[in-house]
Amino acid sequence: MAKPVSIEVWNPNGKYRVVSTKPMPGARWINLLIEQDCRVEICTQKKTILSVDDIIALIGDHCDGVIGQLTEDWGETLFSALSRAGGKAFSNMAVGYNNVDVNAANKYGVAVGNTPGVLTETTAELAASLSVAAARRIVEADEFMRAGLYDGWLPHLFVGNLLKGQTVGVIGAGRIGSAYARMMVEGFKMNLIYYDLYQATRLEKFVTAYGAFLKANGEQPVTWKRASSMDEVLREADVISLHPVLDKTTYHLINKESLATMKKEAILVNCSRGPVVDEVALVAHLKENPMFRVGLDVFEDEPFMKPGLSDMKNAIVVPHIASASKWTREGMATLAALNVLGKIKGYPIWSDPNRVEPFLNENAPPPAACPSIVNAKALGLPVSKL
Ligand SMILES: NC(=O)c1ccc[n+]([C@@H]2O[C@H](COP(=O)([O-])OP(=O)(O)OC[C@H]3O[C@@H](n4cnc5c(N)ncnc54)[C@H](O)[C@@H]3O)[C@@H](O)[C@H]2O)c1
Ligand SMILES: O=C(O)[C@H](O)CO
Repeated sequence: MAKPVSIEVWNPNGKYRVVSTKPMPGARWINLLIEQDCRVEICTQKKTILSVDDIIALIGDHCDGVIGQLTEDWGETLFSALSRAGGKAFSNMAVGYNNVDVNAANKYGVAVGNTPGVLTETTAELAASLSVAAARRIVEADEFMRAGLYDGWLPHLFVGNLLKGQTVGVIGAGRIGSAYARMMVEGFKMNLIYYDLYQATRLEKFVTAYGAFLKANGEQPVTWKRASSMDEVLREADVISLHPVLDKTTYHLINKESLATMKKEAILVNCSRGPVVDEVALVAHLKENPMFRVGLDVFEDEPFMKPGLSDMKNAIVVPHIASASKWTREGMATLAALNVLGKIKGYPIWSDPNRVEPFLNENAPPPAACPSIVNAKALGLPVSKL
């Protein structure tokens, strides 16, 4: 068994034992736990991805709750270990929880938390950055400069695409997809086409109102369309950004066939989860279509890239940093800690997991509720009246 050796302990005499599998940004999350009589143990082992055995060792014989990471495999083995140790709560420090077997958690009566909302704008901003960087070939141009190759302005040097007036396509227009769509529509005056299982009413209203505003000011109005199929988005959009959850319905949503449907000079951005894209098919497509560009924050076999991807000039790759702003990461840590704390203290579940601001206000104590528990219904947990 690979036993984690290095642990930092806060408030050693606290009544409840809460384990965090990683150090997390900020101090508020630690203080909030300590103030409520928790002993906080943080694994500081220099190993990026902890194994199931590592985490079993961390849980030990007695543990009330765990704050974990999206790189960890939270299935039957860990939930049974946590339950044996008396644990009631687990929270991912992430909104996506495809690394968690929620059915296994239900079986052991463990509440599973996530951290929606606090990362919406930060993640959308990275998707927008990748879109612009790909359209204007910023990374290629930067490498060219650093290599000392620039010897004067040229009419053809790093010519890219103008976004204004083009169509942005969003697949998965939930919190992040809608925020990204608004940025691209408002910032670059792009038209919108989106595909989601549900209607994005607020997004549609926003684009309608912005289009009317532009028209009233003598500018070309922007438009929106809800596509009836994903293929419609792939055929029509110039820039396509992926923002669905990862589940059985979205695994390899983008594959050889769907790539072939896209425009030859399209831009594809992925800030959702790696397996939404068949990365082998993507590498082949990038090779055959040099004008097709991608911006990727996530990869099918993280931390690895499929062979050939890193050689492609038409690919921008960054290491899963879409939510990496200071405010957001500190907020994610706070929400994850409050999910675990809330369950330990027997608090009810916050009624609207999208409205997390009251938990993030540094100047006031957080509400006595768990901000976001994804299996609240299955466990029959009471909902807060606040
Ligand atoms: N790269 C990062 O660092 C990063 C950061 C935050 C979130 N994410 C990922 O982004 C995902 C979305 O986050 P969110 O907060 O916007 O979630 P959300 O639940 O608000 O949005 C997801 C949307 O996907 C839609 N959807 C589900 N299945 C679909 C399908 N088959 N086709 C089309 N749409 C479908 C849903 O209806 C929903 O509107 C997370 O689950 C996570 O995996 C990644
Ligand atoms: O799902 C998430 O929250 C991200 O992947 C990390 O912020």
